Amino acid sequence: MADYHCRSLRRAVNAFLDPCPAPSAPAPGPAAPVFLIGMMGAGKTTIGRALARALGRRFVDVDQLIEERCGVRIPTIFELEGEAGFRRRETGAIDECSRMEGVVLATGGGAVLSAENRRLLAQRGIVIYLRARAEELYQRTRHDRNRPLLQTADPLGRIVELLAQREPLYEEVADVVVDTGRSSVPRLVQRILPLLQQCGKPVVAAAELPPLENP
Ligand SMILES: Nc1ncnc2c1ncn2[C@@H]1O[C@H](COP(=O)(O)OP(=O)(O)OP(=O)(O)O)[C@@H](O)[C@H]1O
Ligand SMILES: O=C(O)C1=C[C@@H](O)[C@@H](O)[C@H](O)C1
Ligand SMILES: [Mg+2]
Repeated sequence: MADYHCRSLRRAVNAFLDPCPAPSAPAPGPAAPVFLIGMMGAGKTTIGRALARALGRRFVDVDQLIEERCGVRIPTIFELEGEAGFRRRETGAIDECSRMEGVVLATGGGAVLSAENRRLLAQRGIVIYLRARAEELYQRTRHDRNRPLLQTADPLGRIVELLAQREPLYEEVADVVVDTGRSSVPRLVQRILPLLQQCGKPVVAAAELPPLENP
Protein backbone atom coordinates (compact mmCIF):
# COMPACT_ATOMS: atom_id res chain seq x y z
CA MET A 1 0.00 0.00 0.00
CA ALA A 2 1.28 3.49 -0.79
CA ASP A 3 2.59 5.24 2.29
CA TYR A 4 0.92 8.52 1.50
CA HIS A 5 -2.23 9.76 -0.10
CA CYS A 6 -3.65 13.04 -1.25
CA ARG A 7 -7.22 13.98 -0.39
CA SER A 8 -7.65 16.74 -2.92
CA LEU A 9 -9.86 14.55 -5.11
CA ARG A 10 -12.35 14.00 -2.28
CA ARG A 11 -12.31 17.73 -1.55
CA ALA A 12 -12.89 18.53 -5.22
CA VAL A 13 -15.89 16.16 -5.25
CA ASN A 14 -17.24 17.73 -2.05
CA ALA A 15 -16.78 21.21 -3.50
CA PHE A 16 -18.67 20.11 -6.63
CA LEU A 17 -21.54 18.72 -4.54
CA ASP A 18 -21.64 21.76 -2.24
CA PRO A 19 -24.41 24.07 -3.48
CA CYS A 20 -22.70 27.10 -1.87
CA PRO A 21 -18.94 26.77 -2.38
CA ALA A 22 -16.82 29.48 -0.76
CA PRO A 23 -16.94 32.27 -3.34
CA SER A 24 -13.44 33.55 -2.76
CA ALA A 25 -11.36 30.37 -2.47
CA PRO A 26 -8.62 30.97 -5.05
CA ALA A 27 -6.83 28.34 -7.10
CA PRO A 28 -3.82 26.84 -5.35
CA GLY A 29 -0.85 29.14 -5.66
CA PRO A 30 2.80 28.22 -5.43
CA ALA A 31 2.94 29.98 -2.06
CA ALA A 32 0.20 27.99 -0.28
CA PRO A 33 1.32 27.54 3.32
CA VAL A 34 2.49 24.08 4.34
CA PHE A 35 1.53 22.81 7.79
CA LEU A 36 3.25 19.85 9.41
CA ILE A 37 1.28 17.83 11.95
CA GLY A 38 2.03 14.67 13.88
CA MET A 39 3.02 13.32 17.26
CA MET A 40 5.87 14.47 19.46
CA GLY A 41 9.02 13.16 17.79
CA ALA A 42 7.41 12.79 14.36
CA GLY A 43 9.99 15.23 12.98
CA LYS A 44 7.83 18.31 12.37
CA THR A 45 10.53 20.73 13.51
CA THR A 46 13.44 18.90 11.89
CA ILE A 47 11.76 18.08 8.58
CA GLY A 48 9.93 21.41 8.50
CA ARG A 49 13.19 23.33 8.69
CA ALA A 50 14.80 21.22 5.95
CA LEU A 51 11.70 21.41 3.75
CA ALA A 52 11.55 25.19 4.07
CA ARG A 53 15.21 25.39 3.06
CA ALA A 54 14.58 23.18 0.02
CA LEU A 55 11.61 25.32 -1.01
CA GLY A 56 13.35 28.62 -0.24
CA ARG A 57 10.55 29.47 2.16
CA ARG A 58 10.22 30.88 5.64
CA PHE A 59 10.10 28.33 8.47
CA VAL A 60 8.14 28.94 11.68
CA ASP A 61 7.73 26.56 14.60
CA VAL A 62 4.64 27.15 16.75
CA ASP A 63 6.23 25.72 19.92
CA GLN A 64 9.33 27.87 19.49
CA LEU A 65 7.25 30.98 18.78
CA ILE A 66 5.23 30.45 21.98
CA GLU A 67 8.42 29.94 23.98
CA GLU A 68 9.99 33.09 22.53
CA ARG A 69 6.88 35.14 23.26
CA CYS A 70 6.57 33.83 26.83
CA GLY A 71 10.29 33.91 27.57
CA VAL A 72 10.10 30.44 29.16
CA ARG A 73 10.18 26.82 27.98
CA ILE A 74 6.99 24.80 27.42
CA PRO A 75 7.21 22.79 30.68
CA THR A 76 7.14 26.08 32.60
CA ILE A 77 4.04 27.24 30.69
CA PHE A 78 2.37 23.93 31.60
CA GLU A 79 3.37 24.41 35.26
CA LEU A 80 2.12 27.99 35.48
CA GLU A 81 -0.97 27.89 33.26
CA GLY A 82 -1.76 24.21 32.93
CA GLU A 83 -2.23 22.44 29.63
CA ALA A 84 -5.39 24.52 29.00
CA GLY A 85 -3.34 27.75 29.17
CA PHE A 86 -0.79 26.36 26.74
CA ARG A 87 -3.56 25.27 24.35
CA ARG A 88 -5.04 28.79 24.32
CA ARG A 89 -1.65 30.23 23.38
CA GLU A 90 -1.23 27.50 20.77
CA THR A 91 -4.53 28.36 19.04
CA GLY A 92 -3.60 32.06 18.96
CA ALA A 93 -0.20 31.24 17.47
CA ILE A 94 -1.71 28.89 14.85
CA ASP A 95 -4.24 31.52 13.84
CA GLU A 96 -1.43 34.05 13.44
CA CYS A 97 1.11 31.82 11.69
CA SER A 98 -1.31 30.08 9.33
CA ARG A 99 -1.90 33.50 7.72
CA MET A 100 1.76 33.81 6.69
CA GLU A 101 1.96 33.46 2.95
CA GLY A 102 4.28 30.67 1.83
CA VAL A 103 5.23 29.63 5.34
CA VAL A 104 6.33 26.13 6.28
CA LEU A 105 4.83 25.73 9.74
CA ALA A 106 5.71 23.07 12.30
CA THR A 107 2.81 22.72 14.72
CA GLY A 108 2.93 21.17 18.18
CA GLY A 109 1.99 17.50 18.55
CA GLY A 110 -1.34 18.32 20.20
CA ALA A 111 -2.45 21.01 17.75
CA VAL A 112 -5.11 18.75 16.23
CA LEU A 113 -6.90 18.29 19.56
CA SER A 114 -8.77 21.55 19.01
CA ALA A 115 -11.52 21.57 16.38
CA GLU A 116 -10.75 25.25 15.82
CA ASN A 117 -7.09 24.50 15.05
CA ARG A 118 -8.10 21.71 12.68
CA ARG A 119 -10.44 24.07 10.86
CA LEU A 120 -7.77 26.79 10.52
CA LEU A 121 -5.16 24.36 9.21
CA ALA A 122 -7.51 22.61 6.78
CA GLN A 123 -8.78 25.90 5.38
CA ARG A 124 -5.51 27.77 5.02
CA GLY A 125 -2.86 25.44 3.70
CA ILE A 126 -1.60 22.02 2.71
CA VAL A 127 -1.52 19.78 5.76
CA ILE A 128 1.13 17.06 5.92
CA TYR A 129 0.84 14.36 8.57
CA LEU A 130 4.24 12.94 9.47
CA ARG A 131 3.37 9.48 10.73
CA ALA A 132 5.58 7.28 12.87
CA ARG A 133 5.12 4.23 15.08
CA ALA A 134 5.01 4.56 18.85
CA GLU A 135 8.37 2.85 19.34
CA GLU A 136 10.07 5.24 16.89
CA LEU A 137 8.48 8.23 18.58
CA TYR A 138 9.69 6.96 21.91
CA GLN A 139 13.26 6.47 20.66
CA ARG A 140 13.32 9.98 19.20
CA THR A 141 11.97 11.71 22.32
CA ARG A 142 13.34 9.68 25.22
CA HIS A 143 16.32 11.93 26.03
CA ASP A 144 14.47 15.25 25.75
CA ARG A 145 12.93 16.75 28.89
CA ASN A 146 11.07 19.56 27.09
CA ARG A 147 7.87 17.57 26.48
CA PRO A 148 5.82 17.76 29.67
CA LEU A 149 3.27 15.15 28.57
CA LEU A 150 6.06 12.56 28.36
CA GLN A 151 7.49 13.20 31.83
CA THR A 152 5.86 10.09 33.28
CA ALA A 153 7.07 6.74 34.60
CA ASP A 154 5.97 5.08 31.34
CA PRO A 155 6.56 7.47 28.42
CA LEU A 156 6.16 4.72 25.80
CA GLY A 157 2.77 3.79 27.26
CA ARG A 158 1.80 7.46 27.18
CA ILE A 159 2.84 7.74 23.52
CA VAL A 160 0.74 4.66 22.67
CA GLU A 161 -2.25 6.24 24.44
CA LEU A 162 -1.84 9.67 22.82
CA LEU A 163 -1.29 8.15 19.38
CA ALA A 164 -4.51 6.10 19.66
CA GLN A 165 -6.43 9.22 20.69
CA ARG A 166 -4.91 11.49 18.04
CA GLU A 167 -4.43 9.28 14.98
CA PRO A 168 -8.02 9.82 13.75
CA LEU A 169 -7.61 13.58 14.17
CA TYR A 170 -4.33 13.68 12.23
CA GLU A 171 -5.97 11.57 9.53
CA GLU A 172 -9.02 13.81 9.45
CA VAL A 173 -7.10 17.00 8.77
CA ALA A 174 -4.26 15.65 6.61
CA ASP A 175 -4.06 16.25 2.86
CA VAL A 176 -0.93 14.14 2.63
CA VAL A 177 0.29 11.37 4.94
CA VAL A 178 3.99 10.55 4.97
CA ASP A 179 5.36 7.55 6.84
CA THR A 180 8.67 8.65 8.30
CA GLY A 181 9.87 5.20 9.41
CA ARG A 182 13.61 4.85 9.02
CA SER A 183 13.92 7.37 6.20
CA SER A 184 16.49 10.09 6.74
CA VAL A 185 15.43 13.73 6.89
CA PRO A 186 16.85 14.63 3.42
CA ARG A 187 15.11 11.58 1.89
CA LEU A 188 11.79 12.58 3.47
CA VAL A 189 12.15 16.08 2.08
CA GLN A 190 12.74 14.64 -1.39
CA ARG A 191 9.58 12.53 -1.01
CA ILE A 192 7.47 15.45 0.19
CA LEU A 193 8.43 17.92 -2.57
CA PRO A 194 6.56 16.19 -5.44
CA LEU A 195 3.58 15.49 -3.17
CA LEU A 196 3.20 19.22 -2.63
CA GLN A 197 3.23 19.78 -6.38
CA GLN A 198 0.58 17.09 -6.94
CA CYS A 199 -1.72 18.07 -4.10
CA GLY A 200 -3.47 20.98 -5.86
CA LYS A 201 -5.58 21.94 -2.86
CA PRO A 202 -7.42 25.26 -3.00
CA VAL A 203 -6.68 27.32 0.10
CA VAL A 204 -8.16 30.55 1.39
CA ALA A 205 -5.70 33.44 1.01
CA ALA A 206 -4.75 35.47 4.08
CA ALA A 207 -6.28 38.62 2.60
CA GLU A 208 -9.70 36.90 2.56
CA LEU A 209 -9.62 35.96 6.25
CA PRO A 210 -11.32 37.85 9.10
CA PRO A 211 -8.86 39.90 11.18
CA LEU A 212 -6.88 38.26 13.98
CA GLU A 213 -8.87 38.26 17.22
CA ASN A 214 -6.00 39.21 19.54
CA PRO A 215 -3.31 40.78 17.39
N1 LIG B 1 13.15 10.78 10.08
C1 LIG B 1 13.92 10.86 11.16
N2 LIG B 1 14.92 10.01 11.34
C2 LIG B 1 15.70 10.06 12.41
N3 LIG B 1 15.57 10.97 13.41
C3 LIG B 1 14.60 11.84 13.29
C4 LIG B 1 13.71 11.86 12.16
N4 LIG B 1 12.82 12.85 12.33
C5 LIG B 1 13.13 13.43 13.49
N5 LIG B 1 14.21 12.85 14.06
C6 LIG B 1 14.84 13.21 15.33
O1 LIG B 1 13.84 13.04 16.33
C7 LIG B 1 13.92 14.07 17.30
C8 LIG B 1 12.57 14.75 17.40
O2 LIG B 1 12.29 15.43 16.18
P1 LIG B 1 11.49 16.81 16.16
O3 LIG B 1 11.89 17.65 17.32
O4 LIG B 1 11.66 17.39 14.80
O5 LIG B 1 10.00 16.29 16.40
P2 LIG B 1 8.67 17.15 16.48
O6 LIG B 1 7.69 16.46 15.62
O7 LIG B 1 8.95 18.58 16.15
O8 LIG B 1 8.23 16.98 18.02
P3 LIG B 1 7.37 18.00 18.96
O9 LIG B 1 5.92 17.78 18.64
O10 LIG B 1 7.65 17.54 20.35
O11 LIG B 1 7.82 19.40 18.69
C9 LIG B 1 15.04 15.00 16.86
O12 LIG B 1 16.20 14.66 17.58
C10 LIG B 1 15.23 14.68 15.39
O13 LIG B 1 16.56 14.86 14.97
O1 LIG C 1 1.88 16.47 21.81
C1 LIG C 1 1.65 17.46 22.55
O2 LIG C 1 0.58 17.62 23.14
C2 LIG C 1 2.69 18.49 22.66
C3 LIG C 1 3.72 18.49 21.75
C4 LIG C 1 4.75 19.52 21.72
O3 LIG C 1 5.03 19.86 20.37
C5 LIG C 1 4.35 20.76 22.51
O4 LIG C 1 3.39 21.51 21.79
C6 LIG C 1 3.81 20.39 23.85
O5 LIG C 1 4.83 19.73 24.57
C7 LIG C 1 2.57 19.49 23.74
MG1 LIG D 1 8.69 20.35 17.21
